[in-house]
Amino acid sequence: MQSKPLATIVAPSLLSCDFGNLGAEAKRVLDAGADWLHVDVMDGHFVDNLTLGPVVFQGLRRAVGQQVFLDCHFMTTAPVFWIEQFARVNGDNQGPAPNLGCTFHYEVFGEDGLRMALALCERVRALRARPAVALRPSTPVEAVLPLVDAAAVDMVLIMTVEPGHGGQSFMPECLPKVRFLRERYPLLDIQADGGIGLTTADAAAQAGCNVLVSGSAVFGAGPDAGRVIAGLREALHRAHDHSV
Ligand SMILES: O=C(CO)[C@@H](O)[C@H](O)COP(=O)(O)O
Repeated sequence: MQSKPLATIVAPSLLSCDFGNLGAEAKRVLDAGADWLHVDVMDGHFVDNLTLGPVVFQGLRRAVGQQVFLDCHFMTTAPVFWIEQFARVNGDNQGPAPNLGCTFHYEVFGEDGLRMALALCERVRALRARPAVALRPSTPVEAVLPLVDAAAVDMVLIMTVEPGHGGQSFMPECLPKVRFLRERYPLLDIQADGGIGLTTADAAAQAGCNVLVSGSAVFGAGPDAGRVIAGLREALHRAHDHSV
């Protein structure tokens, strides 16, 4: 017996927006129906790209206000350090639930990975944020099961492209990981990120994702962003409305 329905969430990735107008772009997709904003934090080491640090993130938070959930995906070799910095500038959240998501990559931790990941999740909760773990396409899904079983994370992000850049092609070969997780965890938030648009959303949603990140499909649609967001949400509803 399920105790709550699975949330269906569409999270535009700001990586594909016009960074010169970051606050306005963020507000534009929120007005167009986005549930969360996906913030790609890249350090030039874990991936060969560099995006924003705490200063720009603070500006984004001020632009959108404290109510909006900022789903930060830390593609960084030092997530412990950067998560502290981002949480520090996130501002005073008076709301009943966290307004900050902190997704780190399991791959950054070496031999003692599980212990370090558990400690980071505990710290994220102490910061009143929501911990999640991400996997590159080549990382086996089994790596994160102890974190889910321990309820250390609220979400698993299955990358459906190699992390680093927007506008890449969706990798359907990553979906067996989603199916495996959904069969095991009916109520876990499972996020897909990379190459998600109106032609690929059904595959990700049917495999079991209930959170879709989409960058170029949403921002590339210009004034039609709302139509794309609505289409992504419909794919989620088609897959999940009758499954819980
Ligand atoms: O994290 C990443 C890439 O590393 C993603 O968030 C992409 O930015 C999504 O962009 P599209 O693939 O949807 O264009």
